[in-house]
Amino acid sequence: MLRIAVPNKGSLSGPAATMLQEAGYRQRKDSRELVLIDTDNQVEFFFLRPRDIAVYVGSGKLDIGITGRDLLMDSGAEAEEIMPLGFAASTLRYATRPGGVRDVSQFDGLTVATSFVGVVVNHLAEHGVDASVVRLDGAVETAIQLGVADVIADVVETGTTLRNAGLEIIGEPVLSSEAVVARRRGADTTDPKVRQFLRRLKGVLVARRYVMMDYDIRAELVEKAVALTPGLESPTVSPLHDRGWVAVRSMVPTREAQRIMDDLDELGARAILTTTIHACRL
Ligand SMILES: Nc1ncnc2c1ncn2[C@@H]1O[C@H](COP(=O)(O)OP(=O)(O)OP(=O)(O)O)[C@@H](O)[C@H]1O
Ligand SMILES: O=P(O)(O)OC[C@H]1O[C@H](OP(=O)(O)OP(=O)(O)O)[C@H](O)[C@@H]1O
Ligand SMILES: [Mg+2]
Repeated sequence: MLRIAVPNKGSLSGPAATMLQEAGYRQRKDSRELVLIDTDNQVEFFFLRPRDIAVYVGSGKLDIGITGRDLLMDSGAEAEEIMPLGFAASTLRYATRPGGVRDVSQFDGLTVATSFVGVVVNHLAEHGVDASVVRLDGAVETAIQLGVADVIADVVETGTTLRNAGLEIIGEPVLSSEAVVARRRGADTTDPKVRQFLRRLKGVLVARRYVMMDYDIRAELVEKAVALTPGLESPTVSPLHDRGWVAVRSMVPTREAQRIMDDLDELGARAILTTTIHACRL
C-alpha cells in the first residue's frame, strides 16, 4: 500500500483534496479524520500538519507527501521535490515600514521575524549579512508594530496583508513557492505504485491546463489551421462527407483558447467548439 502525507489544514489542504479527488482517490468526509484507507486504489492517506510533512517523508516513514516548496526547503529534511502542482502559489518576501531599509544587504545588526527560519538564515548567510532571526508561528506582520523585529520575511500572495499592516515589500523574492509532491531524497520513484500516483496527478494538471478544440476547415486551409492548434503531439484530422472540408481535433491551452478561436474564425473555420477534459493520461 502506498503511504501518502496530505496537508490537514491551511491553504494547501482544500486544493490538495480537490486534486486527489479529481485523480480518482477517496477523500475524507470529516476534517478530523487523521488516516484514510482507499482500498480500491491501494493507497493510505495520512492527514498531517503541512509543516511536518517533509519530516515524515524525509524519514522514509511515508512514501510521498504533498506540501509547499517553502515548507519543504525550510524543514531541512532529507526530502526533495519531484513534481510541482500549481496551487498555493506564493513568494517569501522581506518587508518593513516605508522609508526603512531597502534591501537584504542593509540588514546587518537588524532583527528579522519569520516562520521560515531555515530559509531565511540560509538567505542571509548567502548575502553575507549578520542579522538576528526570530521565529514566529504566524501573523508575522504584527512583529514590527510591536517592536519584536525591524524586518519580516513572510508569505505573500496578493500583498493585501502587508498593505493592511502598513508595510512594504523590499528587495528581491527570497523564494517562489507552490504546492509540490515530495519524496525522501534519492528514493526509488520507479516503484509502479508511485509512478501510477504521479501519472494520475499529471493527468489532472493537463486536464486543468488544456481544453479539447474541434473545428471544421476547408481542406486547402488545414495546414494554416493546424499551425494555430498544433496540439501536444499532432492534431487529428478527419475527412468530412463534403470532400472540400476536414474536421480537426486538438488540445489547446485553456488560457489561449479564446484567442485561438478568434484566429480560427478569422481563417474561415466553422463549428469551432471547446470541451473540458475531465481526466487524461498522455
Ligand atoms: N495566502 C496564501 N496564498 C497562497 N499560498 C499560501 C498563502 N498562505 C500560505 N500559503 C502557502 O500555503 C502553504 C502552507 O502554509 P501554512 O501551513 O502557513 O498554512 P496557511 O495557509 O498559512 O494556514 P494557517 O497559517 O492557518 O495554518 C505554504 O506553502 C505557503 O506558502
Ligand atoms: O498576500 P496575501 O494575499 O495577503 O496573503 C499572505 C498572507 O496569507 C498567509 O497568512 P495566513 O492567513 O495563513 O495567516 P498566518 O500568518 O497566521 O499564517 C500568509 O502568512 C500571509 O500573512
Ligand atoms: Mg499561514
